[in-house]
Amino acid sequence: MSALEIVNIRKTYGDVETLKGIEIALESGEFLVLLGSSGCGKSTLLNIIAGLAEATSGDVRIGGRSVLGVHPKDRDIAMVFQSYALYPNLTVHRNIGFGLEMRKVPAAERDQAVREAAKLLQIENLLERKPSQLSGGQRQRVAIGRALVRKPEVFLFDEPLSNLDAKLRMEMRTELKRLHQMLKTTVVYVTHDQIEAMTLATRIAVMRDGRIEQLGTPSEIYDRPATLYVATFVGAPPMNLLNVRVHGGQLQIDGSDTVLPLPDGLETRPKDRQKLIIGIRPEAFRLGSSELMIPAKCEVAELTGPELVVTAFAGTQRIMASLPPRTALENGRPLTLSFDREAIHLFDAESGLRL
Ligand SMILES: Nc1ncnc2c1ncn2[C@@H]1O[C@H](COP(=O)(O)OP(=O)(O)OP(=O)(O)O)[C@@H](O)[C@H]1O
Repeated sequence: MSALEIVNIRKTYGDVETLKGIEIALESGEFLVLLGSSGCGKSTLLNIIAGLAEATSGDVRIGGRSVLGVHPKDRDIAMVFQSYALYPNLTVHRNIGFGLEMRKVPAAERDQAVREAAKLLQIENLLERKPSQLSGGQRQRVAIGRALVRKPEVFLFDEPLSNLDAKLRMEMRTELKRLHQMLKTTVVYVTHDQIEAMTLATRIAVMRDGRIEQLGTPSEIYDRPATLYVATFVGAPPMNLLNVRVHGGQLQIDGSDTVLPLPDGLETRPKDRQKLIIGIRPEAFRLGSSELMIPAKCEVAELTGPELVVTAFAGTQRIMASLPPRTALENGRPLTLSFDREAIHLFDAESGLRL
C-alpha cells in the first residue's frame, strides 16, 4: 500500500488550469521533492494534499484512504511552512506542543513528546524561550518540532528553508536529511532550489506548467533528463545545449566544422538531416584531445574557488566548461574540450524530448 497516492489531480482557477492531471504514488519513507519554477503549481498541489485547497477533480489517498472532504487536521499530515507561524506569546515548549494541547493530549504525555522532538532537533535548552529570543534557524527547528510531535503519516514542507541565509540554509538542509534518515517518515517537500532537491530527495518530480515533466531519483533526473527543460533546470552552470544536424549518421554542430558520432543506446534513431540538440554538462569537459572533442575559443575564465568556469565559443555557439581550478588558460586562445561518449545527451529540437 502506498503512503500517499495522488490520482489524476486537476485544479482550475476560473478558466485557467493550474494542475493538469498529476499522478504520483509514494511508498512509505520516501522523500519526494516537488521542484519547479515559480507558478508551476507546486504549492497548489501541496495545499491540495494538505486539504487547504480543493482539487477540481482527482483523488488524494493517505495510508490507502481517500481524504477528499476530510478536514486538514484529520488527514494524518503535518505541514511546515516557509513562514514558521509560531505563536509569539507562547514558549518554545508550548509552541511545539500546541497541536497536542488542542487535541487534549494529557500534559505528561505532551511534555514527553515535546522533549523527544526537542532532543532530536537539538533545541532542548531553548524550551522556555519565546520565539523572539530565537535565531531564524532555531525558529525553523521549532516549526519542524511542532510537526514532529504529531507523528503524522506524511510530512509536508513548503519551501521551509527559503527565509534563511545561505549558510544556515545548508546547515538546516543537512539537518533535515539527518532527521529523515533517522525517522524514515514520508515527506513531500516543495522547493525551487535544485540543490535542495538533489540532496534531500529520494525522488524528484520536476514540474512545469501544471504537469510533471519527469519523476525520478536524483541521479535519473541528473544523468538521464527526459526533456530539455529538465536538462537545463538541474545543474549549475546549466547543461550546454548545442544545435546540431544529423548528417550521414553523424552530428554536425551548427556554425562550426566539428562533427561528433551518434551516442550509443538511443531509444529513437534520428533521421538524416533531423535537427537535434546535443547536451553536455559543463563538468563533463576536460582539456586536451581525445576521440570526442570540440575545438573552441576561450572568452572568459572565472575562478569560483573550487573550479574554473570557462566560457568559450565553438564556432558561433557558446559553451561553458567547469575545469579544475589550477588550469592555465588565456582569454582569446584556442582550447580543446574533450568528453566521454556517455556525456552526450541528445534531444529532438522541436519536441524537446530525449532521444
Ligand atoms: N487562489 C488562486 N486563485 C487564482 N489563481 C491562483 C490561486 N492560487 C494559485 N493560483 C495560480 O496558480 C498557479 C500556480 O500557483 P502555485 O502557487 O501553485 O505555484 P508555485 O509553483 O508554488 O509557485 P511559487 O514557487 O511562486 O510559490 C499560478 O499561476 C498562480 O497564479
